[in-house]
Amino acid sequence: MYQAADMAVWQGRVDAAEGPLARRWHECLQAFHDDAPPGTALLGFACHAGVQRNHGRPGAEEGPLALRKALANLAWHHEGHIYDAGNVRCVGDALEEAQQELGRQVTHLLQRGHFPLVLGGGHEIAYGSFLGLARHAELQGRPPRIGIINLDAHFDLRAGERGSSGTPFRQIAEACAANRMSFNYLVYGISEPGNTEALFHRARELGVQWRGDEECTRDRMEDLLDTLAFFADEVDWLYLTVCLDVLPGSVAPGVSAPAAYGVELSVVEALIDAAKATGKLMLADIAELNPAFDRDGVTAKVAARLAWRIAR
Ligand SMILES: N=CN[C@@H](CCC(=O)O)C(=O)O
Ligand SMILES: [Mn+2]
Ligand SMILES: [Mn+2]
Repeated sequence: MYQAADMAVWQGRVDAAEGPLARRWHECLQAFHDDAPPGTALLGFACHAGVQRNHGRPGAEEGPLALRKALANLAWHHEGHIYDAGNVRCVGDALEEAQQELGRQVTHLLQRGHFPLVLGGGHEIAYGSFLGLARHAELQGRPPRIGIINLDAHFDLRAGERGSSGTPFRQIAEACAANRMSFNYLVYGISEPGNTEALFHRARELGVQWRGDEECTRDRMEDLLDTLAFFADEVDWLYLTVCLDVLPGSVAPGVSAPAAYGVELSVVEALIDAAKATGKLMLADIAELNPAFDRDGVTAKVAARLAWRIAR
């Protein structure tokens, strides 16, 4: 179900005496409308049905609201327009409908020249986001090669008849095969104890590229960035998806499955910057923020910092 933006959420400190350079996000955010000039469009995906189906800890449906509240007071250092394009809300267990609706909304934003930044929501967000980008590609009449960069402790390539937060990239791989599109998937932060041998097998079968959490360190940054550059060279468009459990559980406790090890924030930010610098980034989302398990709002703050960085 789609809900228009609630602009009352965008409140915060006003440094009026400092002039226009002292503006914060809540002062720059506009409600999205169809004639809005191209900009970054925030779209919430208020859903944890996929997390529940995946036997995780529910609460991520409150993620978009917590993320907006954490973003509201951040300093505005950006150029261009920023919009709140509302929420797609999952009703009960109607995950497939919510993912289809998310896809429709993402396509709508892309068709009008915007950069959609989708705020989750469980990682089931990825299937809906990708559907929206793939449909946009189809409407362009020139199916481009799409590369997916996932920052995540997990492959999310699980099998099973019903979709969940553990299956989105397997579902995307199947959708690509059905539409004669190549499946280009690169994951940074894979935890070996957090993924079964079956998932490593599936990743190999599908030609997935990955780097483990122990490899995603500052002293290996050159390799990490080279890998990203080679990957980006082979595709036309990039879709960046950030699962907050890629970060150490001490940095991001407010998720369904906090990481025992995790990738440090500076490495995550460097990868985001590199994805942006390719000039091919069409779409991004931030998944798994679960305010019910957050501590003092720190995970929301980290998620907001990443959204702040991705926005352009
Ligand atoms: N989106 C999260 N997916 C993970 C969750 C792992 C866990 O709950 O421990 C997965 O299915 O592998
Ligand atoms: Mn994960
Ligand atoms: Mn994930």
